[in-house]
Amino acid sequence: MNRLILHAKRLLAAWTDRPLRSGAVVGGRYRLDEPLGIGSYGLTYRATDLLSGRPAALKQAKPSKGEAARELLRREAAMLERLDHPAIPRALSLLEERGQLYLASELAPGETLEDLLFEHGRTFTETEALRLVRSLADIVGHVHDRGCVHLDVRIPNVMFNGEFEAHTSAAQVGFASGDSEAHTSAAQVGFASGEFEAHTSAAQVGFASGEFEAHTSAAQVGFASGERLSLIDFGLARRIGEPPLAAAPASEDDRRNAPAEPASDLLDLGHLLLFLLYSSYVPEPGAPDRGWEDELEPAFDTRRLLRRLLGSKGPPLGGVPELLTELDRMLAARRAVQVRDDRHR
Ligand SMILES: Nc1ncnc2c1ncn2[C@@H]1O[C@H](COP(=O)(O)OP(=O)(O)OP(=O)(O)O)[C@@H](O)[C@H]1O
Repeated sequence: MNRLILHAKRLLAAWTDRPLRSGAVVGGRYRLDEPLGIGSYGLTYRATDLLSGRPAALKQAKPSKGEAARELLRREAAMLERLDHPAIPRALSLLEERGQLYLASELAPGETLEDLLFEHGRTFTETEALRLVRSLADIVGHVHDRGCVHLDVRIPNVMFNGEFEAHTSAAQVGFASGDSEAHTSAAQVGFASGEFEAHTSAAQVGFASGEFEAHTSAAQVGFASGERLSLIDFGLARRIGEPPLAAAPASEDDRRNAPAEPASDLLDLGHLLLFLLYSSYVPEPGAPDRGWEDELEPAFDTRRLLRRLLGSKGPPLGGVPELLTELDRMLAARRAVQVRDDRHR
């Protein structure tokens, strides 16, 4: 009997949460183009902002989750409002229509690192992986500087945009365009400049709710074309030290209950680095699991950094600034070796 009720409840939730039809216009402004995904608390669509003609991401609070989903969406909007970084999509509007709550934000171009690795079979060398994590750490550093933690820095939440082929090296898509340049400013890891012109400033598009303050135009920050990484999905983000949200049941998602400390994001960056390094690992058929240190055989400094990020050995990193210093040192050492090798060629 219980199973029957559960089944009926699931069916009802699936019906309640069915995506809106493509072509529908929300708030007189956002035309839905296609569903992008259904998360635990939201349905996200690729949309077109009819006011600007720009692409947008529109997230609808999942109807079956009621006020909890609405509360989380409001919080996500408030979180985005605190941030102002070219590699973080800006909130455009928080709007309500026919009892449904929606958050519109800029659409980050490209595809997720998850799709890049698993669908396109993109591989990363150790240096490329370190460069990418360096760029991402810059973005995460901004989140921390604003007193927040993302708490979900994972490959499905990092968008990568570049004209890559399945096995092109990162250098060709912009990560390596002269390392010193590539790693200087956080601004350089944002969208393609073309994308940004498209988004102009939030002030120009205006916020429906009037809750948001205008952000500086991303275009003002300046970009190196080719550097295209962005961090999305601030659905779990919290202020540093903030307790887990009451709206999210403790049992539902461990991440929602993670300590709201920068260390949580550093741990995620460590796991993300591992994912990137594993992209080049080809296991021996039938070989037993030997653990990442033996399987990947990373360089000494990479191994040391990973141990610190993952909290397995060595002093934990003090924060993103220390991570950036470490990565810069490691990348500089690799550049020096590269220069030396080039000379001897
Ligand atoms: N601003 C954005 N730009 C581009 N794509 C986005 C944006 N926001 C979300 N997406 C895409 O939409 C899909 C759904 O994202 P969303 O964050 O709503 O849910 P989720 O990550 O699937 O689930 P959960 O919220 O439970 O983690 C993802 O594939 C994501 O890549």
